[in-house]
Amino acid sequence: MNSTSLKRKAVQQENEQPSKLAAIAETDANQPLRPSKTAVNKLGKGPPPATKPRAPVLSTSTRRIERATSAPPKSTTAVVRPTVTRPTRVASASQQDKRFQSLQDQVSSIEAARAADAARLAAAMESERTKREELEASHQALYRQLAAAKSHEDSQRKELDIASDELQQIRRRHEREISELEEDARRHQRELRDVREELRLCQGDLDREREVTSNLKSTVSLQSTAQLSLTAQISALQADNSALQAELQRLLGVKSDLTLQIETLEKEAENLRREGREGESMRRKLHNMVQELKGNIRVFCRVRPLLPSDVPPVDLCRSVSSSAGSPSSTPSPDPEDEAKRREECMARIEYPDKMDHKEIMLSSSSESATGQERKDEWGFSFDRVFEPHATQAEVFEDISQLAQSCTDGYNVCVFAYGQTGSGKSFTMEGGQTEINTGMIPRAVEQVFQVTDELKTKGWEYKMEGQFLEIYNETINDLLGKGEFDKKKHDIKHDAKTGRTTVTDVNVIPLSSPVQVRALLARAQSRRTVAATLMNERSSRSHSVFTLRIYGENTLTSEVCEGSLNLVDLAGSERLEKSGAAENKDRLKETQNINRSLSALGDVIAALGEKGDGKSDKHIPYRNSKLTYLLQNSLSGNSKTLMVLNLSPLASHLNESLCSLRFATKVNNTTIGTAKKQSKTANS
Ligand SMILES: Nc1ncnc2c1ncn2[C@@H]1O[C@H](COP(=O)(O)OP(=O)(O)OP(=O)(O)O)[C@@H](O)[C@H]1O
Repeated sequence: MNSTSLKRKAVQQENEQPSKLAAIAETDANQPLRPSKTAVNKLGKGPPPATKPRAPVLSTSTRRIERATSAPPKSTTAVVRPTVTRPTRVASASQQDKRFQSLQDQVSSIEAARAADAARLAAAMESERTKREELEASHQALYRQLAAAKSHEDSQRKELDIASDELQQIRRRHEREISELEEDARRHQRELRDVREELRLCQGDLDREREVTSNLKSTVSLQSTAQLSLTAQISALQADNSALQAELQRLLGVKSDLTLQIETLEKEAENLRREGREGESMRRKLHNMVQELKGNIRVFCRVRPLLPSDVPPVDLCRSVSSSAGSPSSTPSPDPEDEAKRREECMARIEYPDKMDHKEIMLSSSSESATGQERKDEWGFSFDRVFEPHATQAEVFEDISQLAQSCTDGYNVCVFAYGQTGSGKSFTMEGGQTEINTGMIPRAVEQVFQVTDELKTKGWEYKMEGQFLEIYNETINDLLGKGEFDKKKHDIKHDAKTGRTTVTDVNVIPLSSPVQVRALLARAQSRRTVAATLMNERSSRSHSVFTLRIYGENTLTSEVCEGSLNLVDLAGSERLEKSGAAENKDRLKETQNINRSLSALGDVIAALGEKGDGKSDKHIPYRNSKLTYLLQNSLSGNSKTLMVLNLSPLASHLNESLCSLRFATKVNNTTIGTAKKQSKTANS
């Protein structure tokens, strides 16, 4: 029960107490004076009423009689009452008197009892009143005690609350402390577990260490034995060491000598490098001197390999052999037969000079009119002869020296001469693969490479290119637009600068070999190509690629200007061989080609005569567009290389001999000394 309910009960008791007492008082005052059981019971604990009959067990009538005899009736009412008794019962008047007497006795006893009860009641009421007063007094005292107890209880409750709060706080603190302690305990347990684990591991380690130690001990004992022998060895080695120390000292002395030598050698190497640089310029001078001594017109001869298309098909051979009597059968790819057929196709060409590769020998055998076998031999000598297996790179190796000359300020002219299908275009422009790259792209690449290298020596170069074609004595710009150039182009020579220009042609500044390759491909597709019997893709025009180089040395103020002309001449075959006689256009083409080629021969011959001392000799440059265009590159001031291309076929032997004779004529010509076109910028 809480404090509030306790309070409430106290107040209730307080209020109820006086009302109960009042009720008792009220009840007593209004109580009829009857000898009732209830009244006695309500008064409480007094003794049982004396008036109540507590007679021995008798019949009712007996008791009534006893009372009626002991005392007369006190009231008249009671006396009157027998007179009203019905007449039927008069017969027994004595009985009735007795009965009346008993009744009177009873009434008197009742009244006596009532009087005794009233006296007792008054006494009881008095005592009750006294008791009530006492109770009230005690109630008041109790009430005061209760109030005091209540205030005491309140203060105690407050104290209890405070104590309870404190207790709560203490409990919480204790709970916290307990949880902390528990946590500590858990941590300690964990630590303990860890320590135990560590201990276990340490124990394991210790066991192992013990084992190792015991092993080591046994090893040590073994080592001790070994040590003894090692000690002996050490003393031997120490002896060696002291010998080596002495050797080291000696070597250190040698080293310092060598260091001195190295320094001297480095100085010498530096001197050599300087001399190398000087040697480079000397080499260039000597290179040009060699070129000059070789003569400024040189001839290379190159024989192309036999092509599969050169060998007649098997059927043709079979038909030839079947005409000789053998039955026709399906062709068999017999390698021996193939080799034989190839040999039959080939002209007899030999290369006697295995050292310098300068000679070529052609031969043929025929039957004379008298039936004797006649063997003809023709030997020729050139600056270099390339056999069929020679690669493009090998051919270029010798040409590269010339290509380099143009960066030194020379006019260089390389032209490929030969009959149709002899390999001129292949030599100059090249085939499809990288390995077959021709002279023109290789020369251009080299020029770019050399100009790049010369940058370190102060040279800066500008390059430009043009690509022309001379077809039927008309100039066509291969770098122009459209299928065929309709413009009329004139060739102009500047006597002062020695520069040749062609009007209205595209001169493209060149910046990289890649760009030049793209230009060449463009030009190639525009070349006039027509079919002849000699070559299914026969070039019927001369093509001239010109690379001009302008160089300036920023360190020495030297300037130079050179040009590289790479000419792919049209086929040199005769009319009847080319099959052009039946075709008017082809005829005209062939005539023009031959005219220009013989004009080239005439120019070279005239230059040769001039070189031989006939200084007033007229050089017929104007006889063809080709010679006129190449005037400055063929004159005595320039370096010229003719690459004679030969077909290996026996059927082309006569054409080959014609070409070889023409080339020999050129080779025997001396056309003066090449001149470098260089000067200082100010001059
Ligand atoms: N050295 C070589 N190695 C391999 N194939 C070659 C070689 N020389 C020429 N050929 C091949 O021979 C064929 C004819 O060569 P090319 O077209 O160069 O002759 P050409 O003399 O230029 O003829 P044209 O005067 O008609 O232009 C080509 O298929 C070419 O690839």
